[in-house]
Amino acid sequence: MAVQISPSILSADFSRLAEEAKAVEGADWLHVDVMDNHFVPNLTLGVPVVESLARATETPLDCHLMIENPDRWAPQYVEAGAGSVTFHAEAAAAPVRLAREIRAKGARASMALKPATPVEPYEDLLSELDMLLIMTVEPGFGGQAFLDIMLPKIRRTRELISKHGLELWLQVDGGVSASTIERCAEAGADVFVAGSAVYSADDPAAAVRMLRDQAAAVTASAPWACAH
Ligand SMILES: O=C(CO)[C@H](O)[C@H](O)COP(=O)(O)O
Ligand SMILES: [Fe+2]
Repeated sequence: MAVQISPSILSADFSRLAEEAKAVEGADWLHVDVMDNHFVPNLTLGVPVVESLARATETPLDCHLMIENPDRWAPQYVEAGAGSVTFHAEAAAAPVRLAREIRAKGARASMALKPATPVEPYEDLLSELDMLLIMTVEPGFGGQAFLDIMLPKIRRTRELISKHGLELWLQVDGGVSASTIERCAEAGADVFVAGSAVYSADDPAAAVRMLRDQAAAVTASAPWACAH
């Protein structure tokens, strides 16, 4: 799969969300961080804002739900227009049932792991998912420093994907920038969320293209990557 970039709207100006979404058109996805002040100590936006964003941009929405009880709420984000919905493994009561429901409603189903959550207990569940998100910061805030100690987990996950011959996309989120994206790509990630690195740039669309080129240069020689 070709590398994909998903700029995070968390680092945008929330008073101008539609314009900020348009500023990164050309990106593969628009990453929308939903936080409920329970699962994480921060509060952002919910279903009505996602509905409006879906109308405001052509870019498909990649909703990252940092919320309690995703079993109840995640399907509503599909109905709101999200193209991909990520719930947290630590919060889901029935992840397989939830992934199947998200897919049945027509979105890509994805599951996220906080830094301290290992991937191995979920090995048999990966075939139920379209994407696995490995957090490279503690979820809750943009602009945090990338956690290098997550690189072995990315590598082990890529090995599991290869071992089972899965089509699963491997996303990284948190502290991804021009100085960290190559290490993530080398470890096996192929979908990259970047918030501050994109929205702090003078030209966010150009920042997206530069990040994609950097990652693509690394994965071009990766045995698991192939053009689509
Ligand atoms: O899920 C998130 C935080 O919980 C954000 O997507 C992430 O932090 C993006 O911001 P940055 O690239 O600035 O780290
Ligand atoms: Fe996120």
